[in-house]
Amino acid sequence: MSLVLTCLLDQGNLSRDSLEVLGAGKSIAAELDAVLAAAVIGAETGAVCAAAGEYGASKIYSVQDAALEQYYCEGYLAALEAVCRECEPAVVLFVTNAQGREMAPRLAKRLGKTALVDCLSFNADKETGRIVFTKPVFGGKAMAQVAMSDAPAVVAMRRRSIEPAQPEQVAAETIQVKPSAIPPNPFKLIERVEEQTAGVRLEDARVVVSGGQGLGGPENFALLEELAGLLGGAVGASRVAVDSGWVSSSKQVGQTGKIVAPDIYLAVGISGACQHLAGCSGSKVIVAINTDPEAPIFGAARLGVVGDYKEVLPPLIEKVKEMA
Ligand SMILES: Cc1cc2nc3c(=O)[nH]c(=O)nc-3n(C[C@H](O)[C@H](O)[C@H](O)COP(=O)(O)OP(=O)(O)OC[C@H]3O[C@@H](n4cnc5c(N)ncnc54)[C@H](O)[C@@H]3O)c2cc1C
Repeated sequence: MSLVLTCLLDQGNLSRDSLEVLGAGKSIAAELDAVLAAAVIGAETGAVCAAAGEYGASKIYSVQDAALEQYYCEGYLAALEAVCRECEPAVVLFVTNAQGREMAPRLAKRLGKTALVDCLSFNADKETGRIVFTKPVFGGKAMAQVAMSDAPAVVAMRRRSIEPAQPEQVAAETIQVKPSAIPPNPFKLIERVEEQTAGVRLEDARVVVSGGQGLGGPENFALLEELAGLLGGAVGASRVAVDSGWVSSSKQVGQTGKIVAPDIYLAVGISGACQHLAGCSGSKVIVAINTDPEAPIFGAARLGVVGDYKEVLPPLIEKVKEMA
């Protein structure tokens, strides 16, 4: 029976990213009648192995070594390569976070395969065993559908584009894998600094309210903050708004900013340049407010209002308050 290997790179607790990898792996394994497996790497893997079993992984490949206490690419790659050679998976899954971006192509190269990163969805065909992945290309202007003919398909799914796995305890078997050599960690972790954000993080938000040059100034982001707060969401921005010094660069969405995939992405006074769409085209629904009916953002939006945001947002905020 074929095997779908999810790569869980956490120490201690399963992160939301790992739950999404497991969620994707579970759907693919169900479609293909395959075994859902997990690779767990660290100095002490017991807790993550147990958690993987509680979320549906029935085969857990653990690589435990003191050198692997902190993530570093070369060491984790050696561990994952050993797991792949041991279990010969049909699919290896990551999430497109910093580690997934770093590891997926390198792992594929070591296995003599190709990696596919930033996929938004997939379609598995039980009959043929073929999985077709959908991913944005040309800066989000088009979607490509790609089927990998060679096993394993090494794939990274875009963060927040996949529903996280729900708890489902299965009888899990844990297999200890010993790589022939793990290169030493050349890095020393001196300090870990968590980004301080009031409210929901942009990357985690189910609703993102983003503003662009059309807002006309930093003071007008207050309306976006208010709406985002009411909806339990976060505020994002175009690069022009960031470059103008209106908001911090941590809010930038796009090719050179953050990639988000919320349920609702509200683009206010944003033209919809391909570099901006590259960061939000994975959103489930894009809503645009723009005075220019020809603005490219309307080509990407499911819902659009042609109008001045100063007239559109206040009544929208009042309506949301009424419904709260
Ligand atoms: C290499 C490279 C990387 C880049 N990376 C990024 C990136 O990561 N993210 C990013 O965003 N951009 C990026 N850009 C810049 C990108 O090309 C655009 O210049 C930028 O996205 C435009 O920002 P904007 O939509 O806010 O401004 P504009 O294009 O100026 O659009 C403003 C919009 O506001 C509308 N408007 C005006 N007044 C109102 C009003 N009162 N009410 C409603 N609407 C109004 C206008 O009709 C217009 O459509 C990059 C560019 C390059 C070359």
